[in-house]
Amino acid sequence: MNILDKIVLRKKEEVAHAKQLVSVQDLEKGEHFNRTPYSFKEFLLAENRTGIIAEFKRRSPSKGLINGIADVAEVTQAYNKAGASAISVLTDVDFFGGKTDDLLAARAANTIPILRKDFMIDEYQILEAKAWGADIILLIASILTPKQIHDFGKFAKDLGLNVLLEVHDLEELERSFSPNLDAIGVNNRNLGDFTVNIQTSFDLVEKIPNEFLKISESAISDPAIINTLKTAGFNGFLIGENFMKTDNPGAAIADFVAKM
Ligand SMILES: O=C(O)c1ccccc1NCC(=O)[C@H](O)[C@H](O)COP(=O)(O)O
Repeated sequence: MNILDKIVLRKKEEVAHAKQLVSVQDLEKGEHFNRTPYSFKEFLLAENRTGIIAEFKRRSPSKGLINGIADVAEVTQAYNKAGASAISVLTDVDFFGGKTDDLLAARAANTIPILRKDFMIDEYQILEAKAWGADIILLIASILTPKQIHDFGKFAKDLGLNVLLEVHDLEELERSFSPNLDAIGVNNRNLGDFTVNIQTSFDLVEKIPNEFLKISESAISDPAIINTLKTAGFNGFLIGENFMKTDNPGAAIADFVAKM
C-alpha cells in the first residue's frame, strides 16, 4: 500500500470519528460558517501580492519533521506581511502534524484567503472547512473520481468556497475538468514515490484552460523560478518546506520575495 492509500484509509476513520463527535448542525452553527469567503482570484491577481500561497507545514511523509516549534499565528502573519496571496494550513494530524486549531489561529490572525490543506474525501470535511474559517478547499485528483470532483466542487461552491484541484499528470487533468473549480494546481511532487520535478508544471501548463487560475505546487525553492513560471502562465506558487524548514519562516519568505 503506498502512502496516499494509507492517508486515505486513515482519513476515512478520522472523518467517521469526527461525524460522531460533531454533527452537521453543530458545524453549521460554527463561528465562521456564515462568513463570506475571500475571493482566491482577487488576491492571487492583486498587483500588491506575490502569487505565493505560503504553507504552514510542521511535518510531511517525504521529509519527516520540518519544524516543531513554529507558531502558526506568528508565521502566517509574517507570510501575509511579506505579500503572500493566500495561506495554506495543513489540518491533517497523523501524517502532517496539523490540527484544527492551526486553521482557527491562522484565520483569527489574518484577513487573506486561507486554504484548508487536507485530503478531502467527504462533504463533511468541506463543511468543517467553512466552519473553521477556510476560504479555499483542495481536491486531489488522484484520490477522487471525476464524479466526486464535480460533486464536491459544487458542494463547496454552493457554500461560497473557492476550489483548487490538484493534478500531477495529463490523465488526471483531462478526466477532472469541472465548471465547479476555480484553480488547477500542478503538483511537482509525485505523491506515490515523492520524487519532485518542476518540469511537471511546464509540461502541463498549456493543457490547463485559461478560465482556471493556474498554480504550480511543491519543491519551489529558487526565487528566480517564479518569473519563469509566471511567463509560462502560472498565477500562483504553493510553497511550504522552503520557508518552514528554516528557524524563521517569516524572514525566509521576506528574503525569497526580495529576490523574486
Ligand atoms: O509533502 C509531502 O511529503 C506529501 C506527501 C504525501 C502527500 C502530500 C504531500 N505534500 C502536500 C503538498 O502538496 C505540499 O505540502 C505543498 O505542495 C507544498 O510543497 P513544498 O513546498 O514542497 O513543501
